[in-house]
Amino acid sequence: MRLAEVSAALDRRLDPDSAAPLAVGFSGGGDSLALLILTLEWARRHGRPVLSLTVDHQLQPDSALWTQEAVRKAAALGARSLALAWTGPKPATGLSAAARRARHALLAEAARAAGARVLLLGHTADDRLEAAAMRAEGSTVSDPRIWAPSPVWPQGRDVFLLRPLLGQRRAGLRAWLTERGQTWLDDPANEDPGSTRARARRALAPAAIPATAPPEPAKPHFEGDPLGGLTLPRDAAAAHVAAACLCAAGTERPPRGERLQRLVARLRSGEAFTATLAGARIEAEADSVRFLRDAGESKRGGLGDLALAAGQTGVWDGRFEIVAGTSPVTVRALKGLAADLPEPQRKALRSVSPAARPALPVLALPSGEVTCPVLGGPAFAGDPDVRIRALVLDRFRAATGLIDQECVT
Ligand SMILES: Nc1ncnc2c1ncn2[C@@H]1O[C@H](COP(=O)(O)OP(=O)(O)OP(=O)(O)O)[C@@H](O)[C@H]1O
Repeated sequence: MRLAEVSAALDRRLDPDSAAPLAVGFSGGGDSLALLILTLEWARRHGRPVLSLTVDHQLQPDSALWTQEAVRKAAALGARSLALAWTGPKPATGLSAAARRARHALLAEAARAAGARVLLLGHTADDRLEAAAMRAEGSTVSDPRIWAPSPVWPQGRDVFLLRPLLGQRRAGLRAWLTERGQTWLDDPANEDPGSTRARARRALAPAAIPATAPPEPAKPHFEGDPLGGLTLPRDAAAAHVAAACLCAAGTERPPRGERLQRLVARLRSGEAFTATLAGARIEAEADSVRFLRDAGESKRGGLGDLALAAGQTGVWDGRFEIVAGTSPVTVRALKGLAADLPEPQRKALRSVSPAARPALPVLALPSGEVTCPVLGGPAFAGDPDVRIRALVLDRFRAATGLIDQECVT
């Protein structure tokens, strides 16, 4: 195993001076055991706590036992150790994708709740090779990246995934563990001869050299506004156009494939137009293109109300995080409520483009008082402790690689 490479990845991405815990996704398997041990060693050198998280997908009769064993092992190694369970209904089709999403959501939620900004995962060079082999068979699995924002939203807000073992071969990690007298569990799903993953795994030549890491994407040019809009140049890279649609719409799935290519081609053509895609409204002007929430989504069930109890935190429409104050608060779309706003906000609203207005967030107290704090002006007279944070801009920065380490200095 090339230990120096792993340490270099941890040094490059993690903040040695932070006091926040480092979260590790620990399945109990060999890859994530090696990851947990290496993370604990790095964290000890820098006086940082480690939180080990194990998800019980509740798909196998013995899963509770494996989870207990993993939790015990992580605690014995010196980590704070938690078990998380996927208790929701299990779909009849697409089970592995649903399990993956549930796992990412549980891990990100627990990491964030503990104050961790980074969640380490034990993907190896073999995972990259397997993903490449599966893509060659027609699968759409993506290439795991060394550093990426959590793929789940809004649970994954402010959480980044770090995969420092991507350059290591699985066999080397296991030999290293064996030398240290370590034992581990292996997920039987990986051995299921029928699964595409297992076929890809078996087909890997033992001596295959891991492909080099994908190049970092070029940095985007952009402007954001406090209302949740993003403006890019018309010749922005397709990946940045997709990220702008995703973040402005507050959804979890960016536009891809042909629909994205069509939008990019229209932008390159220089034509002035307005379009909607994947929950975003796109306004293309002479030199720039603006991305905002498509207010028409309310007709399709989007932009629904969010009711929060006193002190509760929630995310409305994937774009705004709200922390209720001393009383309950309901968050809803501005559509139809403009006349109820305080006078300074009604005035500020006049300079907002009419298409952007209906999808702005309005906070309502049980007393009937309403406010749209992103327009500035007064906080609630009845509850000054309520807080709102626009997520769009930070999410776009994270999605386009502008935040590439734990703390940006
Ligand atoms: N049950 C689990 N609990 C906690 N962490 C897990 C669990 N399963 C996987 N992980 C984490 O994810 C890493 C990758 O695991 P695995 O290869 O099984 O997932 P995957 O389905 O390929 O992941 P992804 O689809 O996210 O790329 C593990 O090394 C570990 O860090």
